[in-house]
Amino acid sequence: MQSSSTTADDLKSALSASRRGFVAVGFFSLFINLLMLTAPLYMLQVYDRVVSARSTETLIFLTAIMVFMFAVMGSLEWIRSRILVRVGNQLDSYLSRRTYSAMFEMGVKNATQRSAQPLSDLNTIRQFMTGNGLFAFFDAPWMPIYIALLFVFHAAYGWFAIGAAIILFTVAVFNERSTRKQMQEANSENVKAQNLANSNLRNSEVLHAMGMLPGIQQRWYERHLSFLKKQTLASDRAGIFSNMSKVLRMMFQSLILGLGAYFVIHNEMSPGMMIAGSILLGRALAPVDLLINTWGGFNNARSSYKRLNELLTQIPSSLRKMSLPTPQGNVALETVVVVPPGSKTPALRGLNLEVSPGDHVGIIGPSAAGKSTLSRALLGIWPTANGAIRIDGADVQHYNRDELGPHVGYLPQDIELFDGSVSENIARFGEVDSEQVVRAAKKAGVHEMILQLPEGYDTVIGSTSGALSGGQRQRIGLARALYGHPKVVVLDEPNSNLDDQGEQALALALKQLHDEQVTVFVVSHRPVLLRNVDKLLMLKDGQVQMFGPRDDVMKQLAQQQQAKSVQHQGA
Ligand SMILES: Nc1ncnc2c1ncn2[C@@H]1O[C@H](COP(=O)(O)OP(=O)(O)OP(=O)(O)O)[C@@H](O)[C@H]1O
Repeated sequence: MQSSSTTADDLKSALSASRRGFVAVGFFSLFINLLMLTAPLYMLQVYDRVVSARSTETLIFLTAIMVFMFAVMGSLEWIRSRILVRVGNQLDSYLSRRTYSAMFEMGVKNATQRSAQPLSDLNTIRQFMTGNGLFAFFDAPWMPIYIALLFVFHAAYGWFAIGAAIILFTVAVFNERSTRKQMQEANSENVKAQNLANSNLRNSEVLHAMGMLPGIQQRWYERHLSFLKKQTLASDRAGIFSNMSKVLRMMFQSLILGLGAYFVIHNEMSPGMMIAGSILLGRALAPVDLLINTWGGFNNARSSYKRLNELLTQIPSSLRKMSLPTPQGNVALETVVVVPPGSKTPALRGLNLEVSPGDHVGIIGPSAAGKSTLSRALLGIWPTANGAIRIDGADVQHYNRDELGPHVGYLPQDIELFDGSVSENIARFGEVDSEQVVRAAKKAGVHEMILQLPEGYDTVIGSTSGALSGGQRQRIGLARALYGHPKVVVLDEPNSNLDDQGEQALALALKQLHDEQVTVFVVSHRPVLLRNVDKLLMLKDGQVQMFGPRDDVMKQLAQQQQAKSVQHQGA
């Protein structure tokens, strides 16, 4: 679990923590750019000294120096790339776990925002930072130095370079202006299309069974087409500018050569300077060219940065709370109002009740009464909009999740098992304590069934399907809920997939929990599970309709039923 402090600007802080790496890259860029002068200087010397003096020794000497310089430059470039890759890894180590937990929390808070996009956004940022595109930003500051050198050759050369740079910068600015919006829109359409495809994949069996694929595919395809259209538009425009910049750069290099030739004819410049000037101009303009060509990547990284920043700002990393003592299982609801994430209407409206340690509470009520909402709220999965849910007097939101986790058990309606072995799933992906795993499995009445699996407790199961039936998954989910020594257990329709035998096993598990003084909330309508509960809570429209000892509530329900049937007969 992360324990870093709460800052809205985690992304910025992580980038500034990588500052040292960037400074090192800048330092290496300095020498690399100095060494870039090797080629023009070599040409200058070869043309002006070697050729005119016809000296082979000088040629060999100069060539040896030149080869050495290029070897040094190659090594420096290699080191610079390695540093950048490490800066990227450092950024990843600062942010990947933070991003993972923020993405996770966002998924819990808002089911419509469940997506692994933040991780790919972090990847995009890291890749851009370690890619060639970034060198444009490091090499650009050298442009004035190259131009200054051209002024040394001839003032006209200098002015020509300034003119060429201004023209190329103008192209770069036009490129940015005309592609930015389209690229951002294309990027966001692509994210939407991918999220849609992912969510469809999760429900592939339903789609297949009812032949829903064409309709659903069409929906995805429309999104995809919209992305493609916007990307095509942006790429077309970017293509114009990147080609224009490439052609202009080559043309400027030839033009400056022509200009040099003119000065050579009029004895204002040496032939060496003419050639070296052309190369220098190429070097000076290269970063602008690179900038235009990598602008797409820069834009993607910028969109990813914006999205990730939004997520990290919305979900600040939580400060570690003070550790609270192990709960004993007293649960109190104080005027609890819960609004499901993404909804505006409360699903629980002012619930007040208290449950003593070891009490078993059966939760009943019609559909949409708020039973599952209460299950989620009891464990602090969904926050209360008003009031509080207290476990042993402390607001459930005030516990550190990793500290409360081992003391609670939860079996949701949609049983979610994860990729891993049966024992890892039961042990909640912590350290597998075989004794405890077997104990939980036996308690859930699933030990024998697990032994029948091909690899027993080591059988690998998948998150969505795999070697298990619905009932088996539910019973393993129950074993997971009972793993360790939970003090509060919430079971939301734990028998929905169970046969008679499974139900009996569950009833037995509940009896054991009763003996162990574990507080249990069980959502169910099945008499076999409600037979031994201490209290019954009847919910309707998000409110308590009845709450009290099981027999009293049952009696009231029977009376109501009787009154209704009398009314019916009278009508
Ligand atoms: N994820 C959600 N987003 C928005 N509203 C929700 C969400 N989950 C539940 N609700 C709303 O909250 C209310 C209570 O739903 P809940 O699932 O708690 O009922 P329930 O009693 O468990 O129903 P059932 O027996 O059918 O499972 C419903 O009106 C439902 O529309």
